[in-house]
Amino acid sequence: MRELNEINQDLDLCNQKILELLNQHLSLKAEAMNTKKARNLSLLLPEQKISVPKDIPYDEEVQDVLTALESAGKRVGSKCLFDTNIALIGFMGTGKSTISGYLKDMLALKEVDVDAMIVKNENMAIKDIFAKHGEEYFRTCESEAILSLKDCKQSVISCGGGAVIREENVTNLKKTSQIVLLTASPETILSRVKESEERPILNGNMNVDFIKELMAKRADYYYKAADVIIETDHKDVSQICEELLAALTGLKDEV
Ligand SMILES: Nc1ncnc2c1ncn2[C@@H]1O[C@H](COP(=O)(O)OP(=O)(O)OP(=O)(O)O)[C@@H](O)[C@H]1O
Ligand SMILES: O=C(O)C1=C[C@@H](O)[C@@H](O)[C@H](O)C1
Ligand SMILES: [Mg+2]
Repeated sequence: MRELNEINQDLDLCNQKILELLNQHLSLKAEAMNTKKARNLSLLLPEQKISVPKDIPYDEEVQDVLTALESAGKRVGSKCLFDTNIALIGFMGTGKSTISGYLKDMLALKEVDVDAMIVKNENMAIKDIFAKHGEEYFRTCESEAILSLKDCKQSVISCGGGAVIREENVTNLKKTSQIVLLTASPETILSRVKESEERPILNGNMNVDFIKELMAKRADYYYKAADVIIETDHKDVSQICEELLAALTGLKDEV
């Protein structure tokens, strides 16, 4: 049997090699992302995955380490693209929550859904907050939730559809985030949200005319707040995310 200090010396050497390889791996991830950007390739194109052979000892533990490494690689990639948060704004049903979920998975960003924060803080569904306390109370909860995000980093923030009506929310979001406006036609919005009862403003108003009118009332707020605008009609989620990242990266390169 070997002595413990001898084993520890071997472990030290092994750890040094791991550190060197980790640095090399993450630097290659950064190089890959910068190359995709420079050559206008798909920014979300997946890179090779390492598969763990089943017959090695500790295969489950190795898989855990590789999963963490994959996530770290995605974060390195996202840092190459932008160093601010992404705040998604837009009318109900433009896909803010959907796009946010996809970006979170693809770039290992933290995901913050302002509506979900309010539901958690108030321990009540949005439609119940509106019914019990009214819209103004909801808007105050929304402003407090947005203010509390001031230290948030490497995150995708999905805002409620009416968040930009209050100027203070836009000011607070702009301190940490690039603001991306998602748009869709009233017809598209209706087709996406008509089965849901979770949007109190649309309950009893589920028709194109109402959506069109409310959208027109809010248009100035949305367009003024936006750093980037992405139309989402007839596009799938991956296409929208590619466009969004290309536009944000373009913004960064302009600075
Ligand atoms: N690009 C898309 N193509 C087809 N369906 C979509 C697309 N984006 C979102 N959807 C669908 O539309 C519905 C509304 O999307 P989502 O909840 O993401 O909108 P939202 O902007 O977050 O709305 P809200 O402001 O009310 O929170 C969902 O059922 C979602 O699956
Ligand atoms: O557009 C709006 O005013 C709203 C949109 C939702 O995301 C929720 O924030 C709430 O239902 C209000
Ligand atoms: Mg949403």
